[in-house]
Amino acid sequence: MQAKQEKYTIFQNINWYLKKTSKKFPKLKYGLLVQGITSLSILVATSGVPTLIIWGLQRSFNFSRLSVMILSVCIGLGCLLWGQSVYKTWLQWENANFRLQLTVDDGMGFLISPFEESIDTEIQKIRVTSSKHGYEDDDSGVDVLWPSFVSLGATLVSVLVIAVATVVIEWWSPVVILMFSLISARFLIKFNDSQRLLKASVDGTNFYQKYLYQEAFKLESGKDIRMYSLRNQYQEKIEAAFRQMTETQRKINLQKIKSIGLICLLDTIQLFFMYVPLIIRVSEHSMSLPVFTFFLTLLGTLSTLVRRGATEFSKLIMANEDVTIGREYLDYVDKLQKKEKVHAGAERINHVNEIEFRNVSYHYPNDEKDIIRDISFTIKKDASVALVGLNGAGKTTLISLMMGLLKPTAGEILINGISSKNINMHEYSRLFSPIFQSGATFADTIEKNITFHNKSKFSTTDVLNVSGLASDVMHLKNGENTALTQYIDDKGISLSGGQSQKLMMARALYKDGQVLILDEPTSALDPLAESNLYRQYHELSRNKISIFISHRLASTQFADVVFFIKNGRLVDSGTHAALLKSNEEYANLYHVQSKYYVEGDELGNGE
Ligand SMILES: Nc1ncnc2c1ncn2[C@@H]1O[C@H](COP(=O)(O)OP(=O)(O)OP(=O)(O)O)[C@@H](O)[C@H]1O
Repeated sequence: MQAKQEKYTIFQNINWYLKKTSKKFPKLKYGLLVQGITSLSILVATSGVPTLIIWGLQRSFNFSRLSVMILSVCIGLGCLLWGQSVYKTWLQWENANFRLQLTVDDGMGFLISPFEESIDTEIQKIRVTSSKHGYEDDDSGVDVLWPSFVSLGATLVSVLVIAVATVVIEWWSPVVILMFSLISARFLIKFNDSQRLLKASVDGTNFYQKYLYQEAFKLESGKDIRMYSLRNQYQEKIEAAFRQMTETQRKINLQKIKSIGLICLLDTIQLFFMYVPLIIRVSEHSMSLPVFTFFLTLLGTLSTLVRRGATEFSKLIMANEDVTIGREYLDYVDKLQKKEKVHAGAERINHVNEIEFRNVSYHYPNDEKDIIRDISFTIKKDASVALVGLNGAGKTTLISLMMGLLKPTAGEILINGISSKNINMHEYSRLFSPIFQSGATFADTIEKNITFHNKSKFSTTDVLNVSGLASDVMHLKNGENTALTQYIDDKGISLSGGQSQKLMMARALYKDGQVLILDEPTSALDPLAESNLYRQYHELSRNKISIFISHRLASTQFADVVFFIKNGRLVDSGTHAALLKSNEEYANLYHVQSKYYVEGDELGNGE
């Protein structure tokens, strides 16, 4: 992702907006034209009516004819105003739909971005900040950009027309209005800058607040929060964030009040300088009453329009800043989508004959320390590998690299001799059937949690049988169609830890990937289920490469080869029996663990 945020001009952002809306919301582009025409028509009608009345009265016009004329103009004006309001409402509605579309794109960005980015806090912060400024709220960013551009454009056209018309009659007053408006606009821009800084100062708090609500309040955290008395701490954190937000809002409001006061003062001075010369001219009879009325109406309108223009301009500048921040993540999503299309044509692999790690190193984003260090190995077809090492040695990281969830920061991973960089990522992930340490259950039926609507050579009954979940599912009233979790379906069920692990296994078996990856698959299984898994292991991994992580070293005897990982390095490899003989550290680990079973047995025998 780009390190430094791009600065976009208003026209660049408007261009981006029109391009983005051109497919799904094409009519939005007519906004400027429609509003320009209606504003001008309304302007002509509103300034025409009072003049028409004075003019008619002075000429002793036939009363009924004059009434009909004025009534017609008023009805026309009413229709125009109604049409303009309807159009404005429609514009806002379409624009809001577009804004919501961007939030969908944002979500899509999360789904298509590499896994690494979902654990990269820097990118997640950018995502939250982008959405907050650019497209999440209904009074900033994209919600304001186009409507205020349209409104400003229409206002400027009207201002120009009135300015020309009034300057012809008398130059002083319109020049006074324009001059004061420029001062107001300059002031508003400065005010916007400080508002923007104030808003940006709570970006970090906003991110933290999001974390508190989304992550810390997950169902899984509920038990710890209660059992470890975290309530007060959380309450303090939430209140501190809330205090900072309200304090900033207070400062923003205070600034607004001050700025409104200053603008009112400028308006008062402007009115004085604008009207006094006119009144003097009328009293000296150098200006006729209809011209005075016409001129006064126009000046009033000009003053209102210029003030509106200045407000729209300041809104536009703010919206432009916000959209620029919003685009930081949205542009990135666009790049991801383009990359996906390009990658669709990359190399495809149907059978995995060999997986090679060539001098692979890896460090996590935002952490320079290498977790995997210069690892090289080759795994051939049908091989079964056990990964062994202490907590934090790097086993899960290693298999995440193998599955393409993480990308090596140095070195290369090759499948059948082809660099993983050149393989279509979608196809690549189809090669692997992982059973994660804590896999996700989705709010859907048991069947969908296994199949995900995909086809397989196995049936769900097959895989439920092999994974050992079949008898539990059989006892449910709706069997495989029972919903998991109560998020969506009140009648949904929750699985125990071991049942979840069996479900993950059923899911992996159904997918029938070429490489079976088991990350501590027996940690939550009861002894019977664990023994069942070991019994079936050869059957499960037949014709596949299988990688097995387990802290129960006795299980490594099922593997053709054991990789012993220490501090991110592959320090030794061989069969379980060979390592027991040749590697003292490995042998120690095995004996420390097996000792308890032996001692326990002896204790049991002695009793
Ligand atoms: N998202 C992350 N960001 C930064 N560091 C991480 C991240 N995930 C893991 N690590 C670090 O990487 C190291 C290796 O973690 P990994 O999960 O690969 O170890 P492991 O061998 O599977 O451990 P265990 O046996 O406990 O499951 C740990 O020191 C951990 O702190």
